[in-house]
Amino acid sequence: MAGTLDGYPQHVREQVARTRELVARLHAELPRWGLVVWTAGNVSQRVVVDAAGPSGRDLLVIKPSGVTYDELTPESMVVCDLDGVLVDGGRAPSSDTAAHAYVYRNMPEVGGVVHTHSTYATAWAARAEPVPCVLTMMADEFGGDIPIGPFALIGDDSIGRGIVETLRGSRSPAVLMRNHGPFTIGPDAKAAVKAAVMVEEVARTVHVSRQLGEPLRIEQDHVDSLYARYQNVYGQGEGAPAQEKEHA
Ligand SMILES: O=C(CO)[C@@H](O)[C@H](O)COP(=O)(O)O
Repeated sequence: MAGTLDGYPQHVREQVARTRELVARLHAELPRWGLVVWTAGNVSQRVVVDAAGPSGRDLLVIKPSGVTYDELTPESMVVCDLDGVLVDGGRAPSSDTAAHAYVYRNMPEVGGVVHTHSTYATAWAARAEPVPCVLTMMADEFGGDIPIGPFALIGDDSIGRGIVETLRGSRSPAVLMRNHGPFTIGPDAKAAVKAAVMVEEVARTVHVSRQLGEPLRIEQDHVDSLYARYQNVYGQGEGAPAQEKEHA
């Protein structure tokens, strides 16, 4: 199985090379954070082509299917079009490529997608119960409950449709696909990896809390306020206090 980027201009091929490096590196984060066993999870990132390629459509970079994380290199990453068809790379793409591609086709704001089977998040998915927003970290990151998506078979558009139906219009960057596991999205692959780390962390904490009794929900106006602060002020971004001082 081999494809080619020959019809794409130099700047797109350079962008693909950088994305291959990034996506290979981010795959190593999945075992590092304890989110996967064996080969059971994948990361992709969109490559914006802006009509520069033969099809005029964006591409995505994802791992090859069934290859262990310590074997993954930038060169082994595969490039697909947004129908999930292989464009460049010598191996079969991840079995979740169609799901990732569907998300990119239907959510133009999404630049990264991650899937894992991390234990606690997947345990909630197996029970088809949304993780209730009972932690400030959840309000910050997810802006509310972490929703459940429908049951869907692997390999075609079904998972992608379920992700898009559930996350379109939601503040959550994570969906727990019923009986399967978490899929996360972000403006880029790093943000989607972060959401995958966070969803496992809060799924674990809320599960532990449940062993002690019923956790208390955070009131909606507090959820809104926490979400607004974290998304706009937290860290070193635009709204961070140090930067406000600089502009004063
Ligand atoms: O959910 C599944 C299969 O149940 C997949 O996510 C695999 O666990 C990883 O597949 P590849 O990315 O290696 O094809």
